[in-house]
This record gives sequence, C-alpha cells and structure tokens, in this order.
Amino acid sequence: MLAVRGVTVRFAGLTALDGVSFTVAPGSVHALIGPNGAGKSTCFNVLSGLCRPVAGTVRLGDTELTRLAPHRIARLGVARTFQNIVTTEGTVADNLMLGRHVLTRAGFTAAALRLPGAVREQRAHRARVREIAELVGLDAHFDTPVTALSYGDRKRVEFARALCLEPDVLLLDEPVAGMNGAERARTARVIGEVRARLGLSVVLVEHDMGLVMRLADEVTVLDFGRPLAHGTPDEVRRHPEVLRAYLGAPTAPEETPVTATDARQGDAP
Ligand SMILES: Nc1ncnc2c1ncn2[C@@H]1O[C@H](COP(=O)(O)OP(=O)(O)OP(=O)(O)O)[C@@H](O)[C@H]1O
Repeated sequence: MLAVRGVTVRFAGLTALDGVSFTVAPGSVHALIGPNGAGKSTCFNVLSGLCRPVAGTVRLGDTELTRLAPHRIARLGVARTFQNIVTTEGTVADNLMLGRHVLTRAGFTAAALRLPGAVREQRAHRARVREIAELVGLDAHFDTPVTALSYGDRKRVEFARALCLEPDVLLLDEPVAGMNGAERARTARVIGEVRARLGLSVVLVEHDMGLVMRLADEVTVLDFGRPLAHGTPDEVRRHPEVLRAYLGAPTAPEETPVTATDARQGDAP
C-alpha cells in the first residue's frame, strides 16, 4: 500500500500542494486528476523523490520514502514515466536494459571484463527485458533504433523501461498525451493487461478522462494543490465541487458559462 499523508510543497510563495492525502491499494489503479497547475506533476515528483515536501509523509508499506533519493525509491519498487519522452538513442533493447540498471549486481569492471557471472546476469536481464517488450507489444521492434519508432511506440518504450525495474508501484505521467485515438486505445489496453498480469499498483496522471474513467479504481481530484474530491470514477464524475473546478462556478442563466478551457486548460471528467 502506498500512503500519502498531508503532503505540502511550496515553491517560493506558491503552495503547489497543500495537505494532500490519498492511499493507493495494492494492485489498484489510482488516478490523480485536476486542471492544469493543480499539482499533479508535483505530487509525482514527491512520490519519486525529485521534490521534497515541507510537510507530510509518503510510505510504501512500512517504509518511509519521503526524504529518500530517487534511486533509492526506485530500488524500493517505485518506477515512473515522464510527461515528455526521455528515451536515449540506441535500440529498444538498449533502452529497456537501462531500466534494469538498479537491479544489476555485477559491477562495472566485471561487466567490462565480461566475467562469467556478469555475462550470465546480463543474459538473464536481456531475457526478462524481451518478455517485457512482448507484454507491451514492442517485441517486433526489439532491435530497432528508438528514433525510428512512431511517437506512440516511443511512449511505450518509456513505459516498458519503467516496468523493467520490476516495480510494485508504477507512476504514469500522462501516458497517452499526444497520441492519436488508435494509439491511446492500444496503450489503455496495455496498461490494463500489465496491471492484471503483474499485479502492480498504478498511479496515473492523465487529462484523457475517457482513459481515467476506464482504467481507474479510485480517483483523487486536486485543485490549486488541494484535495478536492476522492472516490470511484462514477462518484467523482458527479461530484459538484469537481464539476465546479472543471466547468466553472454555477452561473445565472443570462451569464456565459466559464469553461475549463477558458479558465485553465483541462478536459472535463
Ligand atoms: N519548480 C517549480 N518552481 C516553481 N513553481 C513550480 C515548480 N513546479 C511547479 N510549479 C508550480 O506549481 C503548481 C503546480 O504545478 P504542477 O506542474 O504540479 O501542476 P499539474 O497539475 O501537473 O499541471 P499540468 O496538468 O499542466 O501538468 C503550478 O502553479 C506550477 O506553476
């Protein structure tokens, strides 16, 4: 279980997160939604150790993650993807092997000298990486340079690389942003399959409300860094405060409704 309790983050005078709490049940998909600037990425940065809160805690089971360095959090089983693609040059296999780095025991020298133990370990990692590529539908591209892939496939390489860490919790920051309809549907299917087959928990930040409503077990809504609502997708969709945050304050009949796109960009749930 991932437990976020009273997390507060300030940037100079701005409170980006203000007492945010939620719990991600093991094996569940938990979505974090909210208009632009609501604090979703900041929350991911806290969960992955890139940002230190001034108050509050994050716990994975009995382990407190709050002030650990990102690589230690990754080693404890929390992997993430980023909004923007961060693949390197090289093949899909090369990129996925980078995801195995924290799990690799052999040191640099043993690997460089190709000592038998190191070679055996590399072979085992490569076999597992191939399985993960198959799981996300990248097996046909295993030895293809990432730069030759479509945008959707490159986003999936990022996703697969996070899976290569064998995480218990996967943080997906806008996994379908910029994808066309077919790519979105495919990625949604892959996320559902991965969650079912690997039994991991997923925390999802996404503006595509169709995807959120389809995949999430629970949804936490943030607005101006504050938790606004929490519940199942259906409960959240009908929550008056959520409708207000996305669609603007209730208006008199003669007034023009303020839309989320007018005020702050974001797709209504
Ligand atoms: N490093 C930073 N320094 C100063 N302010 C920041 C920093 N990072 C985020 N902010 C501010 O904190 C607030 C929350 O930003 P954040 O990126 O977490 O929102 P978000 O919900 O992820 O938005 P989006 O949907 O646009 O990605 C915003 O007002 C943003 O400008």
